[in-house]
Amino acid sequence: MNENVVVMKFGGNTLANKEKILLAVDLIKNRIENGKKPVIVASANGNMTDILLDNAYSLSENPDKRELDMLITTGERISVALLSIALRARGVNSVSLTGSQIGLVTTSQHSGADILALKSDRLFKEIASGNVPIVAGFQGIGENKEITTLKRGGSDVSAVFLASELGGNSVAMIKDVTGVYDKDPNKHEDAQKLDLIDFDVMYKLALEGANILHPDAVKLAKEKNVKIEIVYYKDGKVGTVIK
Ligand SMILES: Nc1ncnc2c1ncn2[C@@H]1O[C@H](COP(=O)(O)OP(=O)(O)O)[C@@H](O)[C@H]1O
Ligand SMILES: N[C@@H](CC(=O)OP(=O)(O)O)C(=O)O
Repeated sequence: MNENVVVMKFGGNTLANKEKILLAVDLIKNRIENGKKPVIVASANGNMTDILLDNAYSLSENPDKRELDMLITTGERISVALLSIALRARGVNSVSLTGSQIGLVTTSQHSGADILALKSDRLFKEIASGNVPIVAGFQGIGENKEITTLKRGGSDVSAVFLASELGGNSVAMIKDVTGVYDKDPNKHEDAQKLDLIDFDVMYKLALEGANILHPDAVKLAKEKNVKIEIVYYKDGKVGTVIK
């Protein structure tokens, strides 16, 4: 446990092109300059996961689940490698890592696995040696040593789990919206931003379709008492705190 560790999760919409990756670099550098030790969880760029799934279903009506997980975990792998390349070019020591490399052990179920444990000290070693770990969200390694994925949108769950294991007890969810609103602000002009909400209210909103956070991530955050901050990707401002 390290109080200075801060888990920052970048969603797919916040890493979708070069400009957005460079904004992510700025937010990460800013945390380091403030004495924090960021641990990054990244999702696949834009709708990459859907594109990969479409490719698979164009070849088979019923693709093998193991092969599907092998395929769709590559989306996150691209994101973490590109982000780490961008960081290293700007003077930040970073290392991209897959779910299996950090020992994120899950149930053996493909496409919908549950996280069981973080069974390796790789992340702690990287942090101690001064590297910013850039971890592929949404994926792990099953108890049977096969690559697994969580439910769709599961990078939020990866991030909350890592925050509870690594310390700091808070997670910054970097999003393409300025906070949680009472309804989707991209669909309703009169949506009102909520500055502070409790886990139960957020869980209900998420279940009702507010896809800004995965309901399982909110549930896990409540169980582990991990505070969630919704941070706008352009300016790094905290728009909503969930605790
Ligand atoms: N109540 C809400 N408050 C804020 N955003 C919402 C809400 N309901 C739906 N959204 C949508 O959630 C999106 C962010 O979630 P998502 O794209 O899944 O994030 P990420 O890819 O970062 O995990 C926003 O672009 C917004 O349109
Ligand atoms: N890329 C995965 C996992 C994920 O969590 O994505 P996002 O953080 O963009 O919701 C998906 O599309 O399901």
